[in-house]
Amino acid sequence: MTDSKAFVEKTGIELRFSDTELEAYREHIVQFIADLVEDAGADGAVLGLSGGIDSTTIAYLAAEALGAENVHGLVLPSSVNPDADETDAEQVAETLGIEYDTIEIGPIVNAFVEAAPEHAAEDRMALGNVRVRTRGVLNYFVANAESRLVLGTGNRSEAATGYFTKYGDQAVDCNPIGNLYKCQVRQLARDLGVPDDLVTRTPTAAMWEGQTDEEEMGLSYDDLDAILALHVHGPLSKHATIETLDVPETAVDRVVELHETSAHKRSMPPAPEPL
Ligand SMILES: Nc1ncnc2c1ncn2[C@@H]1O[C@H](COP(=O)(O)OP(=O)(O)OC[C@H]2O[C@@H]([n+]3cccc(C(=O)O)c3)[C@H](O)[C@@H]2O)[C@@H](O)[C@H]1O
Ligand SMILES: Nc1ncnc2c1ncn2[C@@H]1O[C@H](COP(=O)(O)OP(=O)(O)OP(=O)(O)O)[C@@H](O)[C@H]1O
Ligand SMILES: [Mg+2]
Repeated sequence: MTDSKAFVEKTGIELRFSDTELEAYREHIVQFIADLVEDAGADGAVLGLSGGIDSTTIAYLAAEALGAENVHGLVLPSSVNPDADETDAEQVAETLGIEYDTIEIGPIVNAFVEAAPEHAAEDRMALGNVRVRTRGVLNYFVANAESRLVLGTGNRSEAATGYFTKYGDQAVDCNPIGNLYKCQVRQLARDLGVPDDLVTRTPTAAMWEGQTDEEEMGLSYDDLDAILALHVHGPLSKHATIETLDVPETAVDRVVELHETSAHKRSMPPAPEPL
């Protein structure tokens, strides 16, 4: 892929934030979280803490917006999560001084497997989605009980490709970084002071052992973000996108396919028109 300067020169599209834009976005998102919680009359927020870059960034933003005492983190590991992720998630909460609970979701997931063994045992995607949705149920259990809102951690790259579990990690009350591509989330995280090892960590949905986002999608986030910005959300044709980014045609086709087949995840469930 071309470097970011060449990218801007060729297209006029700026994917990476300038320092001024970064500060503006940071303030804008912090204010968004503060306003949303206040307008809802809620007593703060809850979020799932994975040790990954998205939830870590949201934790930092929420602590800034609401005060650490009004943020409740849930660390929800299962057997397929590396132990290091759990430790990192807890460390994020401790660094920020936010309340957190660590709850093993294995027994809950096992109850689903026992209830429907013919489906869950072999299908790693279906089972992975149960893990993700189980976390959503726990987030809302705590949010209901403590009059809090659930903060989502979805970013623009995931939303555009449907790279999330329907009614799982997307079952939230807001998406503060929902308009940022993954590369922009990394920029914001650095600006917030997130430790470098978390900023550069390989993104994973951790739905099964060894899963990584980039391997599953068949694309690097750098290419994905650029193809989205230029072609799917931007004005460039497929041909111009391939030329500008020096990516294979299959990469552009893949992103377009992911975008089109996931449209149902970005809208309310449809109903027939009234007669
Ligand atoms: N055209 C259509 N109109 C309406 N609904 C449609 C539909 N096609 C499928 N569906 C429904 O959608 C379901 C499939 O969607 P879903 O259940 O989400 O499952 P699916 O999209 O198959 O899998 C979730 C994907 O998101 C990734 N993920 C999940 C969670 C977290 C992260 C992460 O980055 O951390 C990534 C995961 O690795 C996987 O690639 C179908 O079972 C069906 O019920
Ligand atoms: N083990 C976990 N405990 C608590 N929440 C989790 C866990 N795993 C995932 N989640 C929640 O699901 C969200 C979606 O996962 P996703 O992998 O997209 O984000 P991330 O882990 O924060 O960052 P990355 O994409 O870089 O791995 C997380 O941000 C987090 O809120
Ligand atoms: Mg993750």
